[in-house]
Amino acid sequence: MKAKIGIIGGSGLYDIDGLEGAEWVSVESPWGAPSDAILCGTLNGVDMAFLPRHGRGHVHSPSTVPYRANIDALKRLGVTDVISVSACGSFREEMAPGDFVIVSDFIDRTFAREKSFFGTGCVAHVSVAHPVCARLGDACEAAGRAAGVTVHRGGTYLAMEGPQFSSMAESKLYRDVWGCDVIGMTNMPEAKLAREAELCYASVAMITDYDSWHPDHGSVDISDIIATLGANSAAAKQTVAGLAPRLAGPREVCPCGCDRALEFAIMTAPDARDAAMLAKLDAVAGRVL
Ligand SMILES: CSC[C@H]1O[C@H](OP(=O)(O)O)[C@H](O)[C@@H]1O
Ligand SMILES: Nc1ncnc2[nH]cnc12
Repeated sequence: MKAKIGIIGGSGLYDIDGLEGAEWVSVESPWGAPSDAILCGTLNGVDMAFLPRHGRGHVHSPSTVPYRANIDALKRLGVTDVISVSACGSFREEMAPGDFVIVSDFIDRTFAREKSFFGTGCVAHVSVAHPVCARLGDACEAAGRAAGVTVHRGGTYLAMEGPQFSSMAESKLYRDVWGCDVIGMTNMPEAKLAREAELCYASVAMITDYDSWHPDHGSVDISDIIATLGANSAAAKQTVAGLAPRLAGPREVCPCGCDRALEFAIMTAPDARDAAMLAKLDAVAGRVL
């Protein structure tokens, strides 16, 4: 199988450079409209599909990003590997603004979002014990370092609902008690949905601030975030470009098992499944239905 790389660009990343045959493609999904059209093309012979998570012009808030439609649309386009590039706050002194963290785990504190493709009529339970793909993480780490960025391999990302930033008490709780490393508002339920859709998923967290815990940095401030995002944008685009050669070549079965997540996950008996639900699941779960 050939790889097709899907990039979900977060705050400050609304397109990517250098795609050959670049074209914005509108994809229809039974899960609603995706955040935007998807920029498709090739980079070093590798098929790429770029989706701005908040839409061009930053239309969708973290709570209203159509996460299910986005993952479904990428799968419908034939994407095999999804890489998120996101802005985040840091809970660690050594993870400084401008650095990238290759996320290794999540704590999901979001509560106002649809979190599954499955439900009444077709129930499934996938494992997210290891929510990111180490194979994709390797490629992100190497591409980030080659772009000259300080890259930290591994870190727990606290996904909060937002859109307001955390209070100082919350910031200290996540840092001191829960041991989180970075905080953002969007990687959940995105990572869970990618797993349900049997897509490999990795997250490059671009640090923009120290949230609100750091005694020397005061409270997180959106104008500082925007300035850091602007300064990081070239490195982010270079990192994305560096993924193509690292993920080129035949796409083997994923050693982490991401692409077989649904193998034994569906609980609803075949004769009890809802036909309308199955129709919606054609792209996400067609392999096992
Ligand atoms: C612009 S600051 C807050 C906003 O930025 C991050 O978005 P994304 O993850 O899509 O880069 C963060 O999660 C918040 O949604
Ligand atoms: N401190 C922070 N909290 C939540 N999301 C963020 N995105 C960027 N910085 C953030």
